[in-house]
Amino acid sequence: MRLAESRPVRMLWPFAVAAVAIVAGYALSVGLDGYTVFLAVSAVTAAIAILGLGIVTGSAGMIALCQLTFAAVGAWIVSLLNVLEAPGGFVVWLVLGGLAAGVVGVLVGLPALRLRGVNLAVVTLGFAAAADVTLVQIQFPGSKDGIPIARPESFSSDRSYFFFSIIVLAVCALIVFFLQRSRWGSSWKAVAFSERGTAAVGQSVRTAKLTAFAVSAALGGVSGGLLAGQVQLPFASSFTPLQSLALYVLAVMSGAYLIDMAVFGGLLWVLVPELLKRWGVPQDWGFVVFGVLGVQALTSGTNLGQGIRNLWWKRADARAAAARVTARRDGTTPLAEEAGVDAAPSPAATASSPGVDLAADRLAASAPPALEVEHLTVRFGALAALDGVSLTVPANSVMGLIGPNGAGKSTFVDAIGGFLPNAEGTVRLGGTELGRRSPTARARLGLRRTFQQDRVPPTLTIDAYVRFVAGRRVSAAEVDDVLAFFGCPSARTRLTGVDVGTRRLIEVAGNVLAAPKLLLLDEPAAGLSHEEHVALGARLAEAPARFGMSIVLIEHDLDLVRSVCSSLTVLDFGRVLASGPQDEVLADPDVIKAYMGETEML
Ligand SMILES: Nc1ncnc2c1ncn2[C@@H]1O[C@H](COP(=O)(O)OP(=O)(O)OP(=O)(O)O)[C@@H](O)[C@H]1O
Repeated sequence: MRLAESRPVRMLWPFAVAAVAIVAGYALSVGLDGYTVFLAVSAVTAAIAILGLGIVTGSAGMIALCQLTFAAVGAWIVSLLNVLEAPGGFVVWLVLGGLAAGVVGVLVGLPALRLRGVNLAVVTLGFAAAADVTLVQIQFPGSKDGIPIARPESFSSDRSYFFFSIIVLAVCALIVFFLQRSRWGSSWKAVAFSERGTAAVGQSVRTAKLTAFAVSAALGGVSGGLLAGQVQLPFASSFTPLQSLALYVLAVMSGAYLIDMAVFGGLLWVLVPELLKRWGVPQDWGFVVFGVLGVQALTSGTNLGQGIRNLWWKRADARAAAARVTARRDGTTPLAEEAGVDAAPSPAATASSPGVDLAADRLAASAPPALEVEHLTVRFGALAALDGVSLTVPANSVMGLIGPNGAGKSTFVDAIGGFLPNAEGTVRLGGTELGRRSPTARARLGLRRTFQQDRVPPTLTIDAYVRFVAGRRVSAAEVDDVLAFFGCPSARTRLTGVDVGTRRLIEVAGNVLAAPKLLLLDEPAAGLSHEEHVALGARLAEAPARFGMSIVLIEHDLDLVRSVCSSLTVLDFGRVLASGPQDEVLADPDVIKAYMGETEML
């Protein structure tokens, strides 16, 4: 392992960067002229607000057009506590301002649980407009009497206040850095890509959205509080909906979920109007410039920060590939490493892995069936997609679920997974009746599923993704073991560069890491080559004993089904045509007739 990838270095480097930024901030606070210092504080406050926007829009993919309203909440609370001469001083007021804005963020985020896209944009913009009107009426506490906000004692001059604002920015950036790498951060990226995919791994979509709104708004509140300390008498004109819109455009254009780009956005926020002023152009034209940059970003489908990173990664990958070729020519690199794929270890080689112990324990117990389904019925209008389906999946087994197109296989997975609330019938997982439990609750009970469509968020690394899906603490060795078992690329790989077929394998690996009681696989081999089909089949056949779980495999490839499944259930027009040991089911004349139409094909 390279030094840069070791845990201490990975933990410490953000603090080192923050320390360097603080030292640079101090040098600038001493060296810059008074006017530039004022502008610099404005850039810092804007950067913190944009950092927050990066979470809600960049990471979690929701349109929020009221970031400066959250800033106004922070400024208002700081002004109020200043007038009340509340204990703790400015730093405490700033934190309280951020917390208050976070609470307001949760309230504004509530509609986001139901609304998406333009509708959510309209709601947040409407909120910004309403807050603007209210603010003009009620004004900031102390503004009518001209009571200036008391800055922190040691940072009362403009220069030292700039230094203080840099410290606040560094702290906010560190918090965002670690949040982005936490389960919350992964949940934001997951929910932006697929809400169903997020719920299916046991992560509440509601929590993911509301935490994104709360953290984003709290950062907005801190930014507003800081601005209040800068101007000392804040006014509503600093927090208009138009400015919120411009800030949103800057966040989208720069790629504000990347911390450096949020800082860059803050600089642009100040630089563009300042340059226009120097060139004798009205500063309001700055909004037009931001608008043009935003349109460019939206039409190109990427943003500045991501574009630069993609270019960098491409060149780094090319350099690494060239180095591997050279090493291979010199005879120093094994083939598997060259391909960037860890070779799957043989079962014998991995016999002492944690998964095997787990399996042995589970096998030893006389476990109830992994899944018992009785009279499961799902209707879409007049169509009964599932009509009284009953089946049992024994513990530690692989059951194949097959049937012609439209037979009801995916509907079965959706219904068992809790995605179809109108489903009737009884479903028991490991003896526990699931009743009306949500998909998230079912996933937490040990029911996992994969999807026919790609639900793997490309913005994560494989490591972050599989840990998120696992939903429990897993060691690096466990992650590497499961990835290697399914022939996936190494944990460090970014998912952006991974093809769809391999992403399906990674989805399977992540769900296996969750140690579920039952895993429903909906055509996991789609997009894989023939060799990969065969390899996946061998691993799935081994998985129950190795990981102590049961699998329901939906697959059209009968060779794969034959090689993996001990039992089969055949669906046709939403009914069970046959169910039992593989040989018996495949020899059933009704199955042959309905499923394939020709005896020879079975
Ligand atoms: N949301 C829906 N609304 C209405 N009809 C639906 C819906 N989802 C599925 N169906 C219908 O239910 C039936 C079963 O569909 P389902 O997708 O479960 O079949 P399947 O066996 O998974 O097919 P395939 O092998 O093509 O994936 C089909 O007739 C389908 O058109």
